[in-house]
Amino acid sequence: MSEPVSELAVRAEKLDAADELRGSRDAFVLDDVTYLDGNSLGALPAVVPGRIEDVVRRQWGELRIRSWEESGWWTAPERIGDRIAPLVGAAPGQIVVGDSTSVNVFKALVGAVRMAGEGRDELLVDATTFPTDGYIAESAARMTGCTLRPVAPADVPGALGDRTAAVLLNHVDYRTGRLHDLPALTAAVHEAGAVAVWDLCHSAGALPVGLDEHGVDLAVGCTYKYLNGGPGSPAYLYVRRDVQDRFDSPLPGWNSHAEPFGMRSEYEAAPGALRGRVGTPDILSMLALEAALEVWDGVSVEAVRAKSLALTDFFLECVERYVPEGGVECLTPVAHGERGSQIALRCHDAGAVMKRLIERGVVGDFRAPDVLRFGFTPLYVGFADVERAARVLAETLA
Ligand SMILES: Cc1ncc(COP(=O)(O)O)c(C=O)c1O
Ligand SMILES: Nc1c(O)cccc1C(=O)C[C@H](N)C(=O)O
Repeated sequence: MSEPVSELAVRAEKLDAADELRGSRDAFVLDDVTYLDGNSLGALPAVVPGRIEDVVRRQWGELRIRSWEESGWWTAPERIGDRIAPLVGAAPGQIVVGDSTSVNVFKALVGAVRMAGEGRDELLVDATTFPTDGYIAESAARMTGCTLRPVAPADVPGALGDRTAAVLLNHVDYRTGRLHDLPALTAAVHEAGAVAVWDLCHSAGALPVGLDEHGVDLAVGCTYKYLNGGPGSPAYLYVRRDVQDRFDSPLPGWNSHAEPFGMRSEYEAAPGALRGRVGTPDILSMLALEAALEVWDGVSVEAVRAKSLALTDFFLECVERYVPEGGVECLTPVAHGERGSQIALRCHDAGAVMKRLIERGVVGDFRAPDVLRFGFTPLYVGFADVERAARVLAETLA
């Protein structure tokens, strides 16, 4: 603790005053807690409770069955998909919202193997992946007769071959916060003639993704982290326009039928991204998400990314100045091009340390065995939060 506390606190105040996104915080329900866990569950946007009240009391309570049409319930998955699209660099008509990320990983992976065609019987999966993706990849491989190979993202180019059907990668590592090189890895996958599937859970809403620009084939992501959709809010599936005709969903429910109300016994897939739908959408969660996405009106992902990097840079600086040497080890890359919107610090007895931090009003989370995670959601986290978090961390470790 070589510097006086106030110097960084004064800088934080100046940075907050100059922050063009500072007004966005008012769009959320927040208290005095320093909330650095938006990479697990985003905070509540203030517009949501009123909207849900209307959906329940008027749309459901009064309009009842008419709401499927009159309140736009039936088309909500594609409408909300189009609202998410610009946040991940996609043109309209390529994203449907629904189901969990886990279920969409399944649809995307089996769909990818079916798309890859004859003679390709190997599936590569990010060896450092969030567990659910790995479990589902293992099952998808078994079901499609593929061999599953876990590979670290950086080693993917060397592992690709003419038998590779598809590759499942995470854009940002959930544990370390490392940002993987989506453009280069997607290009390498395509060079090998395989299908690229990305999990955007930890990047969508935190940084530009550029799905269309980089030619990603299929992508999935959750909406309860940086998109603030609420606990268990529905996930989404992106199917690039020019592969949509070849997307053969392993879960062809009636909602993805070309003529759902024709009640035909033969399945015929709907055109476009709609074929990613399955069954009746979870309307209450879905419309909570739709309301939550209004906080993005007039906000650019580029501005969010710039603030995210400034927040994480400042956090690293505060930690370095406040925490005695050797107290923590940073697992997140320092290079901007390799950093998502979280900082992961390894330390002794991390579970107990995070418990004490939470008791003192600094909420991050603990990931076994020894990682403290701090997520920075630029729409509602400010520089004073960052300074406070690092200061309380230092006091907690002392
Ligand atoms: C990268 C990643 N994929 C998938 C999931 C989980 O998906 P689901 O919403 O199906 O639980 C998470 C977090 O829960 C995640 O971090
Ligand atoms: N989805 C979660 C849940 O239902 C309960 C607790 C945490 C979560 C998470 O989202 C965890 C998160 N994906 C992670 O990166 O660890």
